[in-house]
Amino acid sequence: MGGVSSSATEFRAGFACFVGRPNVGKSTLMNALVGSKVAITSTKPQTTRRAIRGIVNRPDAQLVVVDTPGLHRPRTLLGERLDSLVLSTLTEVDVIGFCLPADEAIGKGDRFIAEKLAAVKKTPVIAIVTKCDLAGRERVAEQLLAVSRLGEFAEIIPVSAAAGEQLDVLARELIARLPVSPPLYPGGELTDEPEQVLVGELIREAALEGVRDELPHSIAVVVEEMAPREGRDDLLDVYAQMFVERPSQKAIVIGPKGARLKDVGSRARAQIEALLGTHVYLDLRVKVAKDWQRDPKQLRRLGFYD
Ligand SMILES: Nc1nc2c(ncn2[C@@H]2O[C@H](COP(=O)(O)OP(=O)(O)OP(=O)(O)O)[C@@H](O)[C@H]2O)c(=O)[nH]1
Repeated sequence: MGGVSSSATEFRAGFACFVGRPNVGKSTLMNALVGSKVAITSTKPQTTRRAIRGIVNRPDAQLVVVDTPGLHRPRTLLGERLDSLVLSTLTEVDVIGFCLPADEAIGKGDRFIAEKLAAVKKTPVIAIVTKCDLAGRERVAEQLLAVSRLGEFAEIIPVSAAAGEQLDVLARELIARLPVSPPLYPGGELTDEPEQVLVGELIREAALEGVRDELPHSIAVVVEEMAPREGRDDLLDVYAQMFVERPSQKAIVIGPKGARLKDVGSRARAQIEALLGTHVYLDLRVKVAKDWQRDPKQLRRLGFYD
């Protein structure tokens, strides 16, 4: 627990990331800490595929939160790439938050992650028992005990992102483990993720709505271009391509007479307009990129770098 006790007047700044099985509430927690919607949340696992940063600015500290994808056993090449991304993130941050939901028993997946974390010796790990609003007091107490048996943690903190409970305690403990440093991102921006990536995530989220069971991980979105319309300062043209793996999936995404795609486009457009505060014209096309999840060249094109 090095670096916890020191003068309260010193400014601290650094990086934190959250790990945990899919669906344990990492994105929701990050959004609650940052106080604005930055990552994309969903009721289905593995929607977060990129390290999206949110920044918590305080008078005495700046905490840069790197939201990592769910750490899981690799199944496809995409899975392996996600995991190597996660592992390299773990060694680069100042503190790790390991999320375990209060309302589910600790399982194989949690133990797998606990083992990985034990190997990352240099970074302190704070265990976070999430979704405490879904469990009674007794259940939360049992979970805290179970978590304490799972590994060596700097702290174990129960929180509820939904109810806004204990978020200040969590932020304090995360910040206490950051190095003394001036702000890393002056100016207080909430996110350093390029706008195009966020826009792509919003489109993907809209496209997944209603077809998650049919196409769980088969949709990728690339925003090719974003530019203000010539002669207009209130309209942004966005050109995006949605990739699916098979022609049958293309048919699902487009829907009868294009109705579904039209709906996806108008929902995504509303979200993008809300994010960027300008009118948006969205040109959205669907392409088949055969088995993109398994093809290294396609993965690079779609933004999953080595
Ligand atoms: N009741 C309750 N639900 C929560 C809380 N936090 C998250 N959830 C719900 O749990 C589900 C998963 O939350 P996410 O934040 O997307 O989980 P994640 O761990 O980021 O998931 P991946 O991106 O798949 O790794 C969503 O339906 C959330 O609304 C909480 O504190 N209380």
